[in-house]
Amino acid sequence: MAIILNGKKLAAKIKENIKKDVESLKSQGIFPTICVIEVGDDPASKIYLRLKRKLAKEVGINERALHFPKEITQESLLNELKKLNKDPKVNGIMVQLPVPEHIDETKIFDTIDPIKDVDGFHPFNQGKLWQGKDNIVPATVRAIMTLIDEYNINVEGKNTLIIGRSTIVGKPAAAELLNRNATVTMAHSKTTNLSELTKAADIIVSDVGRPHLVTGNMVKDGVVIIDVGMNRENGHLMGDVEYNEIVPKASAITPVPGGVGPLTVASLMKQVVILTRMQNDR
Ligand SMILES: Nc1nc2c(c(=O)[nH]1)N[C@@H](CN(C=O)c1ccc(C(=O)N[C@@H](CCC(=O)O)C(=O)O)cc1)CN2
Repeated sequence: MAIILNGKKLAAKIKENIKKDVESLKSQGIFPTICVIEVGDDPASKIYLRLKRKLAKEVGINERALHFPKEITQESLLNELKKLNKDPKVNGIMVQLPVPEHIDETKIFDTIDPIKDVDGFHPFNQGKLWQGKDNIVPATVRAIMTLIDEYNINVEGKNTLIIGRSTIVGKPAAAELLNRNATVTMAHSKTTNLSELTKAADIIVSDVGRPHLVTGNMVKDGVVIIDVGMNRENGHLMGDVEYNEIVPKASAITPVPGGVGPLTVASLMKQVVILTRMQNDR
C-alpha cells in the first residue's frame, strides 16, 4: 500500500518556518511584500489567489492585490509590471495564470524583474535552473522537490517520466530532476506511446490537466506518483491519475486535493522570503 505524500501537513510545517523568517526580517526593519495580480475573472484563479493572500497574511508577508479587467491591453499590463519593478516596497511580483488569450504570457515572464520574479518564470531564473543553480524555481517545482526530500524519495538514476511540458511545471521540473541525477523522459500531447513510457517509469510527475489520464494498468508496482493535475469533474476535484486504481500498486502517491497544491502556495511564500533577503543582502 502506498505512502500518501501529505502536502497539506508539510505545508503547515513550512508555514511555521516562514513565519519565523519573516519575523526575523521584520526585526531588521525589512517588510517582505508580494504583489499578486489577477487579469480577468477565471474562477479557479480566484480560489488560488485567495489561498495565496490568506497564507501571506498568516505568515506576516504584506500582500498587495491588483485586479485588471480581461480587456486590459498587453501594453498596459506590461507597463503596470514595469512600475512594480521600480517600486522599492515590492519584493515579489506574480501574475496569476492563465491570462486572457490576447496576452502573451511569455512577455509577462520577460518583463518581471528576475530579482522580483517570485514565480521563477523569467528566462534568467529558468536558465539558472538549467545550469543547476536553483535559487528561485517555479513554486510547483519547489513543492514537488520538497515532497521528494521530506519523504526521502531517491531520484538518482530513476526512470522519471514527466507528463506535460509547460514552462511553469514540466520543463523546470525536468531541469530540477536532472540536477538531482534522475533519468528524465518527457511526454506531451504528441507522444504516441504514453502507456509504454508510464509502464517503464519508477517516478511519474503528471501536469496535464486531464482526469483519468494515467490508469492502474499503465503503471508498474512500486511506482511513485506526483500528481500536479487539478481537474474539476461533477463538482469533485481530482488529479490526472486514477488514484484509487493506483494506490494499491504505488509505493508513494500525492492525493488531490492535499498533495502538491498546498505546498505550491507555501513555496511561493518561501520564495518571497528568499527574494527579500537577496534584495537586502541578507
Ligand atoms: N502565476 C502562477 N499561476 C499559476 C500557478 C503558479 O504557480 N503561478 N500554478 C497554478 C495554480 N496554483 C498556483 O497559482 C495553485 C494550484 C492549486 C493550489 C491548491 O492549493 N490546490 C488545492 C485545492 C484547492 C481547490 O479547492 O481548488 C489542493 O490541491 O489541495 C494552489 C495553487 C496555475 N496558475
